[in-house]
Amino acid sequence: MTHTVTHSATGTEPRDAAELTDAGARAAVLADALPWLRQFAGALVVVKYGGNAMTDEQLKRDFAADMVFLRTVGLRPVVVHGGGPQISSMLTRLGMSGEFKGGFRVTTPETLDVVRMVLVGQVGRELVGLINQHGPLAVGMSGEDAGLLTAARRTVDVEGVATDIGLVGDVAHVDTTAVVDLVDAGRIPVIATVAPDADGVVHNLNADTAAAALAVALGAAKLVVLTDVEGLYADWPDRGSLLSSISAGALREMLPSLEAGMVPKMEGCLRAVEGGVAAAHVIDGRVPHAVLLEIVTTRGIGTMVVPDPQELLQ
Ligand SMILES: Nc1ncnc2c1ncn2[C@@H]1O[C@H](COP(=O)(O)OP(=O)(O)O)[C@@H](O)[C@H]1O
Ligand SMILES: CC(=O)N[C@@H](CCC(=O)OP(=O)(O)O)C(=O)O
Repeated sequence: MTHTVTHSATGTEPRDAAELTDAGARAAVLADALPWLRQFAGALVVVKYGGNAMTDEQLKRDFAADMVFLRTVGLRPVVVHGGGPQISSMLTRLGMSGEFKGGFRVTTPETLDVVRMVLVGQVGRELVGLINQHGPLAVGMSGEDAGLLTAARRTVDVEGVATDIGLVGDVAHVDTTAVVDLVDAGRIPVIATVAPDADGVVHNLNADTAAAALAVALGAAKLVVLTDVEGLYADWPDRGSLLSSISAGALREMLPSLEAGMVPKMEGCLRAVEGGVAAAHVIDGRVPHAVLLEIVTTRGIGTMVVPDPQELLQ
């Protein structure tokens, strides 16, 4: 095979055509990003990083770099993290049992201590550390800080019966002041989803639920949810039934038929678009740089939830 030899920008190393093709492809990716970077310049984006998408160390590093990338090119990312699998493994290490009902963890006061320790002290700290390897950008906080989230104890639907599952909350109130202050100062808030109720009793909040409430309260342009599947399947587990987009109305109808983990996730996406967020995306966090693919490329990935047409007209 013959290669056309040319010279690098420094004029020192010879380059061949294959290298130039590669460089061309990279330049094309950058050029492709331009309209999206313009569209989302200054936009606040809530990114929910699920515990199931945190399996691999390199993936976590890539995620952290992506948040720094978004912030560097002028978006305003706010990270809300989960940590369900990490909580479960700590409960196992401590010899404690764990149980989920309707997609939510049954939370006794003893379980809550572990949830809080793992989310705030372990998962949140690790993400803050990874982002801050790029500079002093990330600030970790939980719903307990500066009155960010107020919880209200909730029941969950178990086979049509509203069931109490302990110290599990929904979001009753969001005070965005501290997050807005941080974002305006150029920081990246990294939020763990435990929060006190009106009496100061700390509750465990599902991270999808909390991310959606934050996206609405912050007037986010997008909610992006990273998980461990390609997106929402109409007919799970039929891999041919992946939905690239779904309207709020169609999702509302589908919700009762969804299984466990997908319930809070899709309920959150629905609440977000009903609350004025223009789009909520469920994407595969196992794909390196999934967030960048979604936000700054033409490709877009996963499932996009969009408001009903009449909501757009209001
Ligand atoms: N209709 C569906 N579409 C996609 N995934 C589904 C569906 N129904 C159930 N699932 C399951 O939901 C899981 C995602 O929820 P969950 O495990 O709670 O994720 P995370 O930790 O990211 O919040 C998927 O891995 C899949 O096994
Ligand atoms: C009430 C409830 O279920 N809380 C979740 C909070 C963490 C979470 O949501 O983590 P993922 O996003 O990784 O699933 C839990 O205890 O597992």
